[in-house]
Amino acid sequence: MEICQVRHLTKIYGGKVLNKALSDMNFTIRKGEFVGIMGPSGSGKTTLLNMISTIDAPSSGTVIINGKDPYQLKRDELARFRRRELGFVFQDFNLLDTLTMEENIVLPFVLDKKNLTEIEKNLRAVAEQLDIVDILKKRTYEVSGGQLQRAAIARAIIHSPSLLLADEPTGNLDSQSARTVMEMLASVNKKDETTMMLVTHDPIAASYCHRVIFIKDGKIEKQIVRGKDRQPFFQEIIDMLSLLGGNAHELSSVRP
Ligand SMILES: Nc1ncnc2c1ncn2[C@@H]1O[C@H](COP(=O)(O)OP(=O)(O)OP(=O)(O)O)[C@@H](O)[C@H]1O
Repeated sequence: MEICQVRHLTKIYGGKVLNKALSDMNFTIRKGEFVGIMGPSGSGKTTLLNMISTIDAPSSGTVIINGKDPYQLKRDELARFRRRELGFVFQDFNLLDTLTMEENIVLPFVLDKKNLTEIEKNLRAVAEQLDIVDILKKRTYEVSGGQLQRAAIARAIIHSPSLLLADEPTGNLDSQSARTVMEMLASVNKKDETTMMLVTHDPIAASYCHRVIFIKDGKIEKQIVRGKDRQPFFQEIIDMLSLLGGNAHELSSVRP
């Protein structure tokens, strides 16, 4: 089953000079897949993420998520679609400082007017899954970056979205916390069959994906698929980044 279909996706930004940030892009993400998007700075990763996360409309082409074209929906339908079908994980966590971890996590559910028993049941399940039961009553300034990101993942999956979108989720973390966060994402993907798309510059994070799509100048340059082991996949990613004009030499001391 296809969860995300990108068809002939093109984005041209206006201004004095027209800028074609995405050019006739096509790919599909199937249910339960964990797909990484990589590419040099300015290649169109954020633009692509914005189209799929329904933040910015394409100039032409379509994005179909779970069988629906979000850009055909009315405003209130789109807000509901975003809340129900999508989950978001960001580099800077996007948790509210005035709320506790558990209040942050259940917020999308409360907005969707779910009943209290269902909220509590789901909260318990995701908190155990992400190993954050002990910090649920704490606020953002009382916990570590890794714990904040695990709470953000809990918030992103509590409503079982069709597609989880992660934008540089390890960007603000030390290497050990980054690894833990990626292991948690991979385990959520495996256990719940949550379909995931990860945009990242981090080759270690990308090595947890099943498949990585490399983009350059708004077009797909290549896709690589992981075999059984992560180590050779990590090496393939590094090689591909260096071919694309990435910064492999800076990463030569990095080990997955
Ligand atoms: N709002 C905008 N208006 C005009 N041009 C834009 C806008 N947003 C992005 N661009 C241009 O579109 C192209 C793709 O940008 P985008 O931000 O999608 O790249 P990226 O791969 O996410 O880069 P980075 O890795 O540095 O975040 C770039 O040439 C950029 O300058």
